[in-house]
Amino acid sequence: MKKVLSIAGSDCSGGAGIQADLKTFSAHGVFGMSVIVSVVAENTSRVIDLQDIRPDIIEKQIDAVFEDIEVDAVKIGMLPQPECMEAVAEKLKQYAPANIVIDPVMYAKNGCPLMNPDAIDTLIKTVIPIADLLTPNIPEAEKISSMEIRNVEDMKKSAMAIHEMGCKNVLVKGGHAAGSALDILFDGNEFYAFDAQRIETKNTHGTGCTYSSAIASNLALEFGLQEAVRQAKEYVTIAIQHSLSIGKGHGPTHHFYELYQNGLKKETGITRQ
Ligand SMILES: Nc1ncnc2c1ncn2[C@@H]1O[C@H](COP(=O)(O)OP(=O)(O)OP(=O)(O)O)[C@@H](O)[C@H]1O
Ligand SMILES: Cc1ncc(COP(=O)(O)O)c(N)n1
Repeated sequence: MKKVLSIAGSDCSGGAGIQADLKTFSAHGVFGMSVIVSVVAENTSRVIDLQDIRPDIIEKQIDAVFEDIEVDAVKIGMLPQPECMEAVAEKLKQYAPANIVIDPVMYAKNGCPLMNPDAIDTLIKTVIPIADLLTPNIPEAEKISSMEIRNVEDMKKSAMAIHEMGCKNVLVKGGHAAGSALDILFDGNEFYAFDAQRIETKNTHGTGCTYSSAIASNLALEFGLQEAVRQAKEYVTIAIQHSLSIGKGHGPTHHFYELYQNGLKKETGITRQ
């Protein structure tokens, strides 16, 4: 079984963060592991508070995984503070795993900050250069590349500027744009578009976490980058299409829709959503 590690924050309401990552890994048939960098008291409507994990404990969690287990891909999500970013980047340089996918999480869906805005320089200098793939949404790409994104041409310009910062590939996600849900991948040479019809729903809590974890799973399963993104886009679109009206705010996506349709339902006879 391929083994994939998530380094991210914990979302106690289960739709985003480590919880979304582990569900996504499981839906892809890879073995999921987690290094928690922050415990976030959040739900579908708001972030109440958070407690960051001490950098030395983050380092020891990473040591615990890598000294024992071969890791086929790493997904990195929320990194709240510069110290946390430095700890993660140093350890990943030490262990040098393949397939590092980084979702540079800055805000929760409801607008609450999950990254200290003063940490942007450390993100750029320390974290971005270790990424095989960076997956910013439009507001994140704007902050990182210090430019406004108004159209697809701007998404491409921003992707090029971010690529210059040292990551191997950049996927600028269009979830926050108007029109279709168009994402642009830049590999340093070519642009590739991944498009899907926009689904009218407010239940998009954890879409970014789910997408980046699906890409990391597909890379661990040895798909090439474009195919890994193509399949992940399909997966996240189906997860949003069948998203769950759980909670009072932005509900979660359905990580197991296809599995429940094709697998569990047949074996157990239980009809699920
Ligand atoms: N309403 C929607 N319909 C279809 N696809 C969507 C929708 N919203 C987002 N997506 C897609 O979901 C994936 C995640 O993108 P998004 O821009 O939402 O990430 P994110 O902003 O990091 O997530 P979040 O806003 O939850 O932090 C992308 O492929 C995006 O195009
Ligand atoms: C712990 C944690 N990590 C990340 C996100 C952002 O979620 P997303 O961008 O996928 O909606 C979140 N709300 N909570």
